[in-house]
Amino acid sequence: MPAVLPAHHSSASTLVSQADLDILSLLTADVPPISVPTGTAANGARKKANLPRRDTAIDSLLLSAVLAGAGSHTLTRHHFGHGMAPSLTPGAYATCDQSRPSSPARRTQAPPPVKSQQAPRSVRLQAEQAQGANGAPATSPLAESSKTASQAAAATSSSASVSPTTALATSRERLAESSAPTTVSSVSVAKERKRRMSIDPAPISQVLQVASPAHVNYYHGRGLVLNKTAERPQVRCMARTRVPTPHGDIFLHLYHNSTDNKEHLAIVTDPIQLSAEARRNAPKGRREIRSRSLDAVWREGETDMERIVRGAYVGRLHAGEDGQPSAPHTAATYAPDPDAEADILPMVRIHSECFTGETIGSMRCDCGEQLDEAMRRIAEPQRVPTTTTTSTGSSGSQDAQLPTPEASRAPSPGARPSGPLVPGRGVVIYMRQEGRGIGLLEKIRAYNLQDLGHDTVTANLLLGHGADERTYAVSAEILADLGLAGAQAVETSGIRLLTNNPEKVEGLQGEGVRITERVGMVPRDWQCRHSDSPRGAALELDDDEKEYDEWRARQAGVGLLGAATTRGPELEKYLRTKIERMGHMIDIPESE
Ligand SMILES: Nc1nc2c(ncn2[C@@H]2O[C@H](COP(=O)(O)OP(=O)(O)OP(=O)(O)O)[C@@H](O)[C@H]2O)c(=O)[nH]1
Repeated sequence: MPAVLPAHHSSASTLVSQADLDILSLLTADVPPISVPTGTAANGARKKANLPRRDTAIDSLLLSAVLAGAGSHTLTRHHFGHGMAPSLTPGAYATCDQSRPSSPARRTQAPPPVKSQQAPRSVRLQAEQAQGANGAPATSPLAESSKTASQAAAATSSSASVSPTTALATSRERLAESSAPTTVSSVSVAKERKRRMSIDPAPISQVLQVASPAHVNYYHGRGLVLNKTAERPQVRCMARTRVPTPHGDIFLHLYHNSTDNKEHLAIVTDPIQLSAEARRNAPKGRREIRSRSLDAVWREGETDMERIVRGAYVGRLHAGEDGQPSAPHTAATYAPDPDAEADILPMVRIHSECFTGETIGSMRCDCGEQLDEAMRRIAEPQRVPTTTTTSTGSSGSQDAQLPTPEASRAPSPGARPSGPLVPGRGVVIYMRQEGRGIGLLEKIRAYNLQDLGHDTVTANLLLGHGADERTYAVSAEILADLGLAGAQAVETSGIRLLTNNPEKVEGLQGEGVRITERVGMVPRDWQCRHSDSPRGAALELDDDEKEYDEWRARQAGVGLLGAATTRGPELEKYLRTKIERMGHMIDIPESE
């Protein structure tokens, strides 16, 4: 087969080395003649001979081929994420990397290269064969499981009367049997497991399901449409919960609304709700960012358990000693404190959903990074400005103090923050306005137009959409529900909006949100290159600097793929439950 090279690639001969050609010929060589299959199964099917896979001899070469692309854009950070390039950036994306590369300024020597702990494949194959010959048991339960599964498959394939479905079921049963820790039969273990998982305190579950049925959208669900004709959209926080993140614990709020049938989210960073220490460190009189609609009484006679399950509690939940949940039941207060000390204003970002950027790490946009950066900036401790009005208790006409649209295009001059350092607070409103409101399907089609050379705006227009179809009424109502905007705002001094987009500023102002300051967002990659930045003074970063910057970005959790390793006690518990309650086939590490 001829090698496929672009016709215009005139310098191909100078770029392709002998090693590349060797790999190419291995990949394209005819498959060596196959020896005649050794027999037929009882059902008449030809038994597959125990032939080596065509790629077994070259898998290391394939890896080399991937690695040979280092420096070109064909090697992405995701290859590092999968441990495919440990030798290029030692430890950089290795999944167990907890070490912090020293800052280039302090670095004295490069860390040692990461070495594989695994024996070469040929050695492992020999060992496996020897083990098989001795009849010795496989060492890992997984290996044992796969062996038994293949034995089961072999047994079923030799029986002409067994249907494929039965064969699969039998193989699964044997698989389960092989991984059962005791001698109890696999079937009874499976039944016992199922029975245990279905144990649920019936009275509580019945009450909760009636009180807030999860399958019904509050405004759009069956028979529950409320006031759809109202001019302003209505929003209601349906549930809230604490989530640990790389930037500290946040409270995730899920909203229903009367305008669209989407579940928008509010990611609230408010450390005073989580610990007494954070409350002590915060200025006196700081009020919690809480949802009014969630905290309201939803029905006469609602129970503590109902409120706890939907998240309408104050403080932090802990498991009680008797296994029952407990939470402080002090009522949430929204009243302004006349003695409130000067404080920072809540920082807010209105973020639009981007599946590609946030979930699969697309590098067509910086949406994943922006979401992460917004959460980081909101959570980081900040200094209280000393020369602007920051009292949370101040009052006055909102309209009189709205910045003009022109002013909103530039970062507010504000005051140089020189006051005390206080815990950050704020919210990311995560709007399900994928593709700037055109939806994922249309965004994917727009990408194809972009590949033809059109920019993002023209691609939208060619598809018959506006450049940006987002609206901000629902976001404004969510901010109002959280006490950060609207007539009932406790934060009458306004919010600081994290955005570079003037339409967002104007859109929110048009909905009555008071924006006192616009805080710009510089892409992380550009932060390094910015001439004001000490690190960016030299536009060309050397390798050490690049490695250090990449490490910093990963620690911050850039995007999701290729980001820092997820760890923590809650993850441990999650994994354990999968193993212990759901039969996941993975060993808990010995150190545990
Ligand atoms: N139509 C379209 N949408 C895109 C494209 N790339 C990203 N998006 C969407 O653009 C939106 C990103 O918006 P935001 O994160 O709110 O950012 P922004 O409007 O650029 O403004 P900032 O607040 O300054 O970040 C998300 O909904 C993405 O899905 C694209 O190429 N085409």
